[in-house]
Parts: sequence; C-alpha cells; structure tokens
Amino acid sequence: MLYLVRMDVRLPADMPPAQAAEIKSREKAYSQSLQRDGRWPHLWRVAGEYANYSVFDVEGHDELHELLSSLPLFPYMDIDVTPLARHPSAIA
Ligand SMILES: O=C(O)C[C@H]1C=CC(=O)O1
Repeated sequence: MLYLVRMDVRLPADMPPAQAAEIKSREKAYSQSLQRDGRWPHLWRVAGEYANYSVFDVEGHDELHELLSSLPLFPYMDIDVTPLARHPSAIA
C-alpha cells in the first residue's frame, strides 16, 4: 500500500545542539536505509518549513506505524498520514 505522509518536526527550543545533531544523524541513516530498500520512495522538503512530504510503500497500516514510530525524530514530530488508493483515470 502507498501512503502520503507529512511530517512536521518540532524540536524543543531548549534541546542542546549536540543532542539535536545526534538525533538528526540517526534519523538520516534510518531514513536512507528505508529509501534504499524501497519502502520510502519519495522524500521531499516542504519549501520554507522544517517539514517533509513522503511516500511510503509498505504492506499496510501496521508496518507503516512500525516504521514511523521507529524514527529517531518520532517523539518530536507531528505526523499526518493519508492512505492512497489507485485513481481510476491513472495511466501509470
Ligand atoms: O528532516 C525531516 O524532514 C525529518 C526527517 C525525515 C527524514 C530525515 O532524514 O529527517
């Protein structure tokens, strides 16, 4: 199943910069492993915001929840999930 996911990152203003950098580094490594194995085929920055739109290609809700809740930034993100169904007029 495909899911469109918006993630808004809200790190606490008082988080020490070294801690923020360490979390972002782990997030990057984890997200790139999911991109490489094909489960996170799109990752786009929302221009001007600390947010992204992503497309996940996973078995279903349970796998998506497992992946999202394992993100190192998960405790600091607002996440909005939209399940995608095939459009009858789509040619691809
Ligand atoms: O920067 C973000 O949008 C949050 C998150 C998503 C992938 C990643 O590496 O960081």
